Amino acid sequence: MSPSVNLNAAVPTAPAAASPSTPLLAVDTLCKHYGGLQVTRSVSLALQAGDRLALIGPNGAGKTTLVNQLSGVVAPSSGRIHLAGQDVTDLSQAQRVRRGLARTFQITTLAPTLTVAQQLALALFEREGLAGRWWRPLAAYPALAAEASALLLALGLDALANAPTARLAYGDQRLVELALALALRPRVLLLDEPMAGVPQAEGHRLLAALDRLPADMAVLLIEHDMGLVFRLATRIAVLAEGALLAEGPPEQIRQDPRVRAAYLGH
Ligand SMILES: Nc1ncnc2c1ncn2[C@@H]1O[C@H](COP(=O)(O)OP(=O)(O)OP(=O)(O)O)[C@@H](O)[C@H]1O
Repeated sequence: MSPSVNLNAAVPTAPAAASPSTPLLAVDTLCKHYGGLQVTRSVSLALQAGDRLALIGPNGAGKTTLVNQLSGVVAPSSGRIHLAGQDVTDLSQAQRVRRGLARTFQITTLAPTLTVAQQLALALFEREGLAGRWWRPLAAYPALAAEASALLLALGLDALANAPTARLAYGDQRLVELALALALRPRVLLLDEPMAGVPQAEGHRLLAALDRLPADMAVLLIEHDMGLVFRLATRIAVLAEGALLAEGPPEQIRQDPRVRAAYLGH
């Protein structure tokens, strides 16, 4: 990543909430069950601007299901979700994106034949409500073209702009996914295991980008890699069997005997 370009400048986030004390994301007693299986049990969380909250927990604890409810993939059974003070519980994924919530997925969701620049152009068109003009070159929109260039440069993807995504190393594909989410200018970014499956040798640009996400963005990160969790997180929330077992600063969570017993080990 070029030291002269930073993500704070390349990704201006959407305007902040009306009141600075209103959380950017507030989750209130969220519950989800599938028949008799309780997957989310009365989870409440709040994220402020600048928060880096890692959601950890054993396999099957309900992390992905929780994030799926936040992004609108899965409807909660009960409870409410607020984005910057607005109730979004009944809104679609696209409507939540327009209100400032973006996510990356655990599984690569890129179109393999499109180039990095084309994928980014589609995301920018979508954000600007220009999706019907996808056939026009991005160059027809100079401000968007400049934004795309700045984002690619800031992420260290500029040299790969014209490469089809299928030809990229896996770590770079995950970085493109992050670029697409950032192109939506989220206030709240949900990251589902961003480094999963990325070989160490391919991960440095992605890791640098995660370290340098815009300072005023609220980030919720699902991650199994405790090295990454303790590197990035300002707070950690631990899920066990669908319920919030503990939440707090990393050192407090590291010392929590219940967390050690449930997940971290010794
Ligand atoms: N659509 C569904 N129907 C029924 N059960 C489901 C459904 N989706 C998830 N579950 C169940 O909910 C539980 C939580 O799954 P989830 O994938 O959210 O856990 P997780 O913490 O993300 O796990 P991992 O760390 O392995 O990704 C599991 O028991 C899973 O089988």
